[in-house]
Amino acid sequence: MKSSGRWAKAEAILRELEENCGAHTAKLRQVADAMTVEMHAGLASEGGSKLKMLISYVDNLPTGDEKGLFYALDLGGTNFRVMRVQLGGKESMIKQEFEEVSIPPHLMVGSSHELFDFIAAALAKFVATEGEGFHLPAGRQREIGFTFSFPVRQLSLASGTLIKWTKGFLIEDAVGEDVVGELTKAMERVGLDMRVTALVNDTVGTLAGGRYDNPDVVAAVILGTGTNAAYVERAHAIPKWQGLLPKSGEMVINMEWGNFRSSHLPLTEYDQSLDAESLNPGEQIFEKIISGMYLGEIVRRVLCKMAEEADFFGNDIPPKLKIPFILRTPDMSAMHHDTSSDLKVVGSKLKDILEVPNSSLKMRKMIVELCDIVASRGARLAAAGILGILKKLGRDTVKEGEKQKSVIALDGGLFEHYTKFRNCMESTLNELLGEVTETVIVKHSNDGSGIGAALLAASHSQYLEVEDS
Ligand SMILES: Nc1ncnc2c1ncn2[C@@H]1O[C@H](COP(=O)(O)OP(=O)(O)O)[C@@H](O)[C@H]1O
Ligand SMILES: O=P(O)(O)OC[C@H]1O[C@@H](O)[C@H](O)[C@@H](O)[C@@H]1O
Repeated sequence: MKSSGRWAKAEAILRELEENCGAHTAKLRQVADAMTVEMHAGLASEGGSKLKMLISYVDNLPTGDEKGLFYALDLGGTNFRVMRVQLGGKESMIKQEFEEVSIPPHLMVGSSHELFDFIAAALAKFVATEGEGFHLPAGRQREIGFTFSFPVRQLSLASGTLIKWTKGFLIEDAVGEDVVGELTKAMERVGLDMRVTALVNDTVGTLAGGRYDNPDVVAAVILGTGTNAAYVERAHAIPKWQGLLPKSGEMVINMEWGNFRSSHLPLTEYDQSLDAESLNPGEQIFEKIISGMYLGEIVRRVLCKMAEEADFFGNDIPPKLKIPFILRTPDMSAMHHDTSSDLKVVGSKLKDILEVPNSSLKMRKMIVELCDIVASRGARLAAAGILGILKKLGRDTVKEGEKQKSVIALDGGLFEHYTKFRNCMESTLNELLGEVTETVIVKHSNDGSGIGAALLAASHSQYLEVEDS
């Protein structure tokens, strides 16, 4: 009896979660409509919406004719990448080399000085390995496209102040500072004579990189440690824009959609407690129920409740289960994708990570179902967000007889590696778009932000006017 009571309670917790995570089509359409409304509000005035709708100052996406040697730095939520690209214009392939460095966790919560010194040192080391096939005309400074995956209020294409930290970062003395200024000072401290000619968010870099391959790219979405989106807006549709209207008539907007919030979002008690205990309570709610930093943590929190209230792991609660973020999304993904008949991957994850030596097949099946509920909600909400952008652009419908193609460039480790998440997102988008779906293409733009940042650095190089004259 006791055992069956246990199972019934565990089952009830799972059913309640499924109910509260429910994101059926009608709700997704409400979320998409709310996203569109917030996009308008964020473009109308500063602070007009939770969506910051940041002006990127990218009003001309690279043509692909850019030439020369450029560097790109990409500071993301988990990794830091240094890259060099030899652009040869359209007629010759891009040559590129890069190195990826994990960001030491202590630097995410240290000082601005320490973080930027770490970045400058890694860059100096990488520049020192510049070899065959990469060349810079004599007397020129090496130029950098700086991809910075956090909300920045741009003052120009090559400068901007940090609005706030997100994900796992919290470095108080950097908030409000110009991130290009911080990097430039750190480069001077290591004697590195380089110049940042473009500062872009990774979604803007991905959009630029995606457009390089495909002129129909209209938006970019990142599903990585965090999540965000950028898209090409018509300059006259930005009431808060005080500057001269760009002659291109276009402006790339960094939505910072991770901060989206709506009463239509299916939130649970686990989301509330995760948010309350996070580094940024009350912020980035959309991101906290979708992105890679958080999905595994949501699963952990549900398992904690099942352990406490249904003795899911027996009479004692595994001590490891109480450690926040011990269950990472890659581990959740591995369990979710377990195709073995005895779910041995689930068993080994429980043993290796939570030190649960034995688990029944019934337990393992419930855990796979738990992963599916949490991942599906995130995937379906990401699809709703994309629908919201398409609605804002009037591309969620196709006028009679009109040819239209809308490519969405996607990148980020969650999208790239979590197959079931990606498939669920793409099938949901198809379901939401109906017959319009054949005009919308989701394209994986692998490391688009690195190439994109280098291209933007090239198209705003200090040496451009010399060549023109
Ligand atoms: N195998 C995987 N399955 C699911 N998610 C993954 C996997 N590998 C990485 N991720 C997610 O991708 C994130 C890294 O995304 P990435 O775009 O590579 O870096 P960043 O977020 O630093 O830009 C990790 O935080 C993790 O949440
Ligand atoms: O590439 P990452 O680290 O997953 O970042 C994605 C997004 O993460 C969000 O937290 C940031 O506010 C965005 O600026 C960023 O684009």
